[in-house]
Amino acid sequence: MSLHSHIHSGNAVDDAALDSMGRVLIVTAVDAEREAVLRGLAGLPNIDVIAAGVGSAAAAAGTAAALASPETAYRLVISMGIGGGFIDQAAVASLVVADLIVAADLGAESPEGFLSLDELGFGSARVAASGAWNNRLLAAIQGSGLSVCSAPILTVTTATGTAETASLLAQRIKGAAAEAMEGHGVAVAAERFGIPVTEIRAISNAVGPRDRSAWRIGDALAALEAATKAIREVLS
Ligand SMILES: O=C(O)c1cccc(C(=O)CC[C@H]2O[C@@H](n3cnc4c(=O)[nH]cnc43)[C@H](O)[C@@H]2O)c1
Repeated sequence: MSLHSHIHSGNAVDDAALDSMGRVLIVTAVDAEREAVLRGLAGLPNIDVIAAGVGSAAAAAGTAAALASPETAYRLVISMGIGGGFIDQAAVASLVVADLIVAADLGAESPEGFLSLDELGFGSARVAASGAWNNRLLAAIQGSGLSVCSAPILTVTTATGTAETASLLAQRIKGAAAEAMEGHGVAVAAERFGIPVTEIRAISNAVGPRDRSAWRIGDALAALEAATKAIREVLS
């Protein structure tokens, strides 16, 4: 994969990977998310769920270490967990399946505004989620009656805490529905190993002025568990 291609995509391997043998790797940030996913999977075999830590660097390192294991062949990698929702797009306790995974604050500031990696000539901060897998995952979650949309999910280094930053990010990445802190790291590692990748977030809070007391983590973890249960058949 060229460092200078614009949107990196694992789609070329989608069709072959959909029906082939191999395991699925699910990467969360923290143990509470991992446990919610494991409850939803209810012992489904051939799936590994790791809590790799908070932030893109920990996520990339954890994902790459798992994918490098010589005993294990993976056919799909999913970044899963809770996240902030752009409230016009994704309500608290709803789900977002990424069609695009974007490192939204990776670049440079300038007096004229933010410059992305693409604009700086250093490749792309965007990884396209696997279209073939997403269609199936989205249909399964929709079919179970959960509220879900498919849209770009942002990866940020600093969780948004003001209305101004929320507005800047929404302008920078049109249609963004959620932000979290790991997806791009997971996606870059999966892409490096040539494995399709996607991201699923359960919304715990609105992206905007920070109010930790308003985060509905329990509801988001319940939605994460329910979404995992809904996609069991797709992953089996
Ligand atoms: O306190 C708890 O019980 C608890 C349980 C599960 C998860 C947490 C976290 O704080 C996880 C941090 C994780 O969440 C993502 N996240 C959630 N909301 C946002 C946001 O508005 N902006 C960015 N990231 C968000 C993020 O991926 C963190 O890794 C606590």
